[in-house]
Amino acid sequence: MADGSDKENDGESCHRNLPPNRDVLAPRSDVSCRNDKVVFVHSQMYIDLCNNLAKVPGRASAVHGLIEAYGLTKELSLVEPRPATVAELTSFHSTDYIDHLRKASAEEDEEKDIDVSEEFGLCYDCPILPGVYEYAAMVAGATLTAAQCLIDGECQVAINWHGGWHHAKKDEASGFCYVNDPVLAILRLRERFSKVLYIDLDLHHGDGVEDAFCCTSRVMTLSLHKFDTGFFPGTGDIQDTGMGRGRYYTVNVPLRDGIQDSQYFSVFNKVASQAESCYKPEAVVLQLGADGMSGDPMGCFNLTPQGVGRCLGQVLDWKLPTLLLGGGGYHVGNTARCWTSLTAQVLGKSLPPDIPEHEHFTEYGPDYELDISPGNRVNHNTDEYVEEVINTVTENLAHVM
Ligand SMILES: O=C(CCc1ccccc1NC(=O)c1cccc(C(F)(F)F)c1)NO
Ligand SMILES: [Zn+2]
Repeated sequence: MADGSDKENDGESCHRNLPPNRDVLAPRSDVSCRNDKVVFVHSQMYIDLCNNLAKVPGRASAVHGLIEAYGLTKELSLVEPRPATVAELTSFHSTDYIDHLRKASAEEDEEKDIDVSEEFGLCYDCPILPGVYEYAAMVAGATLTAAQCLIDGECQVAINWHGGWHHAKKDEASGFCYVNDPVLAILRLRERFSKVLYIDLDLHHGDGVEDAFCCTSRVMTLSLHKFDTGFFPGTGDIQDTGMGRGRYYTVNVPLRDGIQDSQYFSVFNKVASQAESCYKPEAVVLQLGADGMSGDPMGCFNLTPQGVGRCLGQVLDWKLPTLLLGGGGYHVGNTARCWTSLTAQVLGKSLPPDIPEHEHFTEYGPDYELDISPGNRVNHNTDEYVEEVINTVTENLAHVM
């Protein structure tokens, strides 16, 4: 959990300097978008940065390459990202951590020594690689650029597939996440919207985002994830429902290996519709990490883009300002398949089943098809288990007015 809120703060957030709540501004209806543009944050420099530093080298250009090969970029409103400023980064992260990240990142260039200081979580899973600060600042800036377009009513949906780094803590890198761009976006959205719903569909629990907002009712976090002994990050059990003013505004849906589209959507549909109807958010941030896809080297869930697409469709039907972010996803081709399918869905476009010829075509062998066939891993989510999870979440959400 971020450090205790400052005295005059009414416990609304666990952050320093969260701007005052501006409910007095016009009600959310006036933020209805001026047109149905879909903002897509993109630049070649951004792709190059993400390609070299993300934990899956080359994934960024494969994702963009497939979206472009299907002709979707000309339907999108491309917006160039700019790096987040230190002030923006420290709206959540500690100054010490950001200073350390900046210095260590630069140092690495000159001294070529490997910085294994455990301090700030900068070691094994989150090594200090040359340029890591510039990468993290650009990813955060891209997500903030998308959030700003929603605030300005430029669009109703804004997309940054190279964001979604949900594990980073206020003063600690974690799970290869250096800066928590979803948290920064939610803080920015909170300057305009009084209630923000964060939904995390990555295979892993969105612990960094949950921690940041666990004691405020102004942000509800809903995470569906694998929860099992020894599985990273180890948090996100069903009884973790938030604290203080935030009690019941943290929703965790712990799942077991092998879940497939129909059961996953059935859980999502019930929990998300209850969350939306009792919380009545004014904006949504949706993290769509693709490491739950069948065929991912994580090898846990049996999802396909169709299953996650039904969850996305339910969120889009709420017609709220919605920010879409990426996250995990370690099978490059399947991650590109997933996020391309979801981008087309947002645009209302259907795509031909065969992967178009393009630079990364070979990633899609041997079938060269857009669809991912559901795996046949044993499903450990019995109907009884799922029913019990839904009932517990329903009881908890009954406390949310
Ligand atoms: O995906 C994550 C983080 C996964 C993670 C947590 C803690 C330490 C390392 C990682 N990253 C991986 O496990 C990882 C990174 C790159 C590629 C792979 C692969 F083996 F699945 F391909 C796995 N969060 O949504
Ligand atoms: Zn993940």
